[in-house]
Amino acid sequence: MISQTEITGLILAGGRAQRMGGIDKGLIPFHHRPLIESVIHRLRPQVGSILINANRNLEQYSTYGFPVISDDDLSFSGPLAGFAAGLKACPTEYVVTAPCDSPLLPTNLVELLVTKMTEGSFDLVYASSKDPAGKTWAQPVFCLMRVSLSKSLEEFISLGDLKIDRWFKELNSSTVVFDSESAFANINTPEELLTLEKASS
Ligand SMILES: Nc1nc2c(ncn2[C@@H]2O[C@H](COP(=O)(O)OP(=O)(O)OP(=O)(O)O)[C@@H](O)[C@H]2O)c(=O)[nH]1
Repeated sequence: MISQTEITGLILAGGRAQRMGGIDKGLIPFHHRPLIESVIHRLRPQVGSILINANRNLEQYSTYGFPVISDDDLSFSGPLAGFAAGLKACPTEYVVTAPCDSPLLPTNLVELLVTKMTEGSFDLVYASSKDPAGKTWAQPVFCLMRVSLSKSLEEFISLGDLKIDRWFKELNSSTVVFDSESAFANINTPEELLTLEKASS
């Protein structure tokens, strides 16, 4: 079994947040606190250590007391660039990723991903959610992986591909379907921010 101390939580806060008007999403107030604080609150008890991946406002992110790392290439190439930076900086054997804009993330995220990874000896396991109609949706930015995948990801990116699902398909990977869809609710726009604040008050 993989122990909690072997897992680093990588919080992805490196996006451009264009749909939010370009404001750094991790730092927008959600219930009067920067959004990233809700993610830290839910993820911290599930892992041995935390890394924050951000490309702006590094000083502000560093006030949480965790290492802050930026993408190698600041061209905002998408979450895989954040994965790559996190895998390189990760001090443990495993990393679990979570975006900074999903404040209700499952409190059993790591537990269920670890169980699946151990059962199938997978190198990467990502979350999926089920909507009320029973359809499943991949949630690829919630993902547990072996840090040894760093080289594979570097090679994949060097070929010019930035699509998460295409990288996953190259790997010994699997998914876990979580019952709760609402736990993966994410905030992309000011309207979604208000809606989720109301729904979670
Ligand atoms: N490191 C890094 N993370 C990114 C990048 N783009 C998106 N992300 C992260 O990936 C997750 C999902 O991002 P999106 O909401 O699709 O993109 P976004 O840039 O945050 O927002 P939009 O510009 O509105 O699409 C979030 O946690 C982002 O912080 C990037 O270029 N670098």
